Amino acid sequence: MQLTASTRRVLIAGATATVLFTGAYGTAGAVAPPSATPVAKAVATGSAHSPYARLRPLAALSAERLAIGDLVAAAKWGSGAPIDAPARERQVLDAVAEQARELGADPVVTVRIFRDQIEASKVVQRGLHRRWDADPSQAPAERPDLDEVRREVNRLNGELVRAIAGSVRARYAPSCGPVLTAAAVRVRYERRLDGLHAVALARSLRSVCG
Ligand SMILES: O=C(O)C(=O)C[C@]1(C(=O)O)C=C[C@@H](O)C=C1
Repeated sequence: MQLTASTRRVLIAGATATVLFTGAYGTAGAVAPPSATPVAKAVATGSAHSPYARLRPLAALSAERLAIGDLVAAAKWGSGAPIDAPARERQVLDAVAEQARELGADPVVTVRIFRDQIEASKVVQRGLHRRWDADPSQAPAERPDLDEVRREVNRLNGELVRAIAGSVRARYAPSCGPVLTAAAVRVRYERRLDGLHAVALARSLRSVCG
């Protein structure tokens, strides 16, 4: 059966979300699918050029971007600033498309991946605002400056664009889904992500595999 690229992406995204939730690939420190499969090889190889080495930065940087989403949520909390900021989204997407062009990378794919990054940040922001509404004692005591936080987001966006540009082969390889999932699970455990951030991480990576 032939699957279209978008169907494949949806299937991979579903698998990533499931594994991130259930930890079906194992636990901290020992995340690997069954050995002797091509995917196990792709995950296990220590080469800096292995698919795992290329895709892992995407998972790690996405988790980092979500952590900054916590700061964005704190900056907006009680300030009246809406979570959805379409003008800022346009700015982000235009900037990453331009950076991708400068690197000789695909701006369309880069923008597609960043749309997911932005949606994932909103998942975190909405989740935290709900949490803080329900229990104000968990709400941040201080409000970070939104412009400063956005400068940090810009810096990270640049790193992500480079990671996207450097992972073309790994993203279009048949092993991309499982390898990316293994990387995301690893990152989840290393960063001790809670359910909200694990869901958001899966959301952020939905379009990574070609
Ligand atoms: O900068 C903001 O206001 C954010 O909420 C961050 C962000 C993003 O992920 O870049 C997410 C949602 C907004 O619609 C715009 C941008």
